[in-house]
Amino acid sequence: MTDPARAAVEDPWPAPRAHRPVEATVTLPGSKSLTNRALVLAAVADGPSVVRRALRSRDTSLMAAALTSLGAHVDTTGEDWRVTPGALAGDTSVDCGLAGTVMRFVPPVAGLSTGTVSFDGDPHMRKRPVGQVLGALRALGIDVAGDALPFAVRGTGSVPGGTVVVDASASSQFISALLLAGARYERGVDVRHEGAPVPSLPHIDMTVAMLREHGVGVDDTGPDRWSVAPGPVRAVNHLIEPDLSNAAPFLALAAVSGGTVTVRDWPRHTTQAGDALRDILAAMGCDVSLDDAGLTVAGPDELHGVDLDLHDVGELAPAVAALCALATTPSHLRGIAHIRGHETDRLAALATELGRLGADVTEHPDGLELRPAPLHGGVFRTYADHRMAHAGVVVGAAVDGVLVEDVATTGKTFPDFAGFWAGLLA
Ligand SMILES: O=C(O)C1=C[C@@H](OP(=O)(O)O)[C@@H](O)[C@H](O)C1
Ligand SMILES: C=C(OP(=O)(O)O)C(=O)O
Repeated sequence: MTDPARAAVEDPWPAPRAHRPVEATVTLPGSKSLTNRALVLAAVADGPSVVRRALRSRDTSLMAAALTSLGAHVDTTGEDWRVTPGALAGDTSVDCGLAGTVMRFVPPVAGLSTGTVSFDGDPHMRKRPVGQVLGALRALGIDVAGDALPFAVRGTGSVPGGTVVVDASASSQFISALLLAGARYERGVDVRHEGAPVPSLPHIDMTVAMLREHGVGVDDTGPDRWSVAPGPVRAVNHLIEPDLSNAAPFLALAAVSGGTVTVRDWPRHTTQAGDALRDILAAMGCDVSLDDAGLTVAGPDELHGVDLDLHDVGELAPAVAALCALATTPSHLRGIAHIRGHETDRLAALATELGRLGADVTEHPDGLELRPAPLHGGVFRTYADHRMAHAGVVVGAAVDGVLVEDVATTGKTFPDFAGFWAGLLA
């Protein structure tokens, strides 16, 4: 599927400079993680529902298309997406693009269908890990051919379910995937993790919280163990919060320009991992406040480096690394070996591309060290990774002559990111 959210922009894109402190209040598009969970739950629910203020981007369009091809109907014409569950028929194909949530969350739903569902995606998607999910689905009684993309799930209309052990040290999405459809399996699902610590735990908490909103019984009291009771998934309307992880470059703009940026509708309580930006930016010297206007970040005179374990919030690493490259003291970002399996090997990509612009970076197996160094212009390559583009534009706001390659790749989770960004710096 071509990318409808891919805006036509100059490539490489001259990242606009912030020549003065940026003062802005922004309304950001909805959360990818919340939208794609809401769509999956709506598709396996016991009646129609509405996903209000759904994110319209490549990842969510691919999810809507996948669920529609399985037999649910997702009407994406308005701002509020209407989902009507239907008989899950199978004998179809699913394009995962580069969306981890589509490649991991849809196969457990396909197991409930009555036909063969073939999965494939972008070239790099064939390298992203999914074997643990597919092995778990086999153990739960589903016929699955393959251990990586392309693979096929052959549904028989019902899934025995039961107990399964997975190693989710490469991605929290392995656990979320098994939980989201698990209530529809005959014996539910009881998932245990065995291996190095699971990354991105807030994302599993988000899955559990949303399942409970749908009336599903989930026991997550034991360490590394999650049990979903069999039963109906109640149809529930969701209102999607703004994507707090995608707020990172906008808040970073305040940090690097010494300006003030407010993100409207920042929730007081949220399951989104991106909420950690409040503490991260405060640790870097920003003034951070949350009130009825939203989350406001005021940049400091001098940005401090940080020593942070980002294991729970790895998706923030690219924007944070860009800030660290511009900081006046050294930084160490740790605990993020798993982001080598994201849209690209993000540790290698960040070390290479920040390094090409003059940053003093050391790549470690599980993180990055950055020391203060004068940066200069040049082409910042993005490897089809929306968050690499975010890192590039943040550096470009502070450094003359940064050209961001394929900035349109941001359409994965943000429609017309470049236009929106340029508007703030005009
Ligand atoms: O479940 C989700 O919505 C996500 C989980 C995380 O994945 P990993 O656990 O693979 O880091 C996160 O990085 C990704 O952007 C979204
Ligand atoms: C890791 C990410 O995406 P995905 O959902 O494709 O895993 C991300 O958005 O940072």
